[in-house]
Amino acid sequence: MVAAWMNKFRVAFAGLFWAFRDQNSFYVHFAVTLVVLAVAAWLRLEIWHWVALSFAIGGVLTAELLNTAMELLVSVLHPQHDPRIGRALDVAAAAVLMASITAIVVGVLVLGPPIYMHIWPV
Ligand SMILES: Nc1ncnc2c1ncn2[C@@H]1O[C@H](COP(=O)(O)OP(=O)(O)OP(=O)(O)O)[C@@H](O)[C@H]1O
Repeated sequence: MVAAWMNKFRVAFAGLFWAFRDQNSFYVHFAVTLVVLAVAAWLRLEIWHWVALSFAIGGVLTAELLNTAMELLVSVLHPQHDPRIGRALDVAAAAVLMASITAIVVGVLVLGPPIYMHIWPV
């Protein structure tokens, strides 16, 4: 039982490390995440700000991982060009886009006012 759960975590972390090492877009999202977290720590945000940022960041990274998994499956199961598969991959990419737009909105709403106050204190 414990060994089975350990194995679930092991394969999940293996997938995460692989995505980080081999996928440019995941790497870029991860780097942006580190910058956002550093700015958030510098601004000493309230807990609900951290909750909002965590949801936004988690949403983007999760969408990116699922999109990558779909691309990998297609590259093995159906590498030949097919418009319906192209549509499915486009929709998966759109999920990453939606999560990213949402994260940008959350980032601006959460980080914007405190950054503004730091630059132009009243
Ligand atoms: N087998 C296929 N049939 C039809 N269209 C495809 C196929 N494979 C890829 N495409 C098209 O190419 C686009 C990019 O797919 P691809 O798997 O190359 O992603 P990518 O550009 O490598 O993305 P990432 O940088 O996230 O890895 C898809 O959104 C789709 O429009």
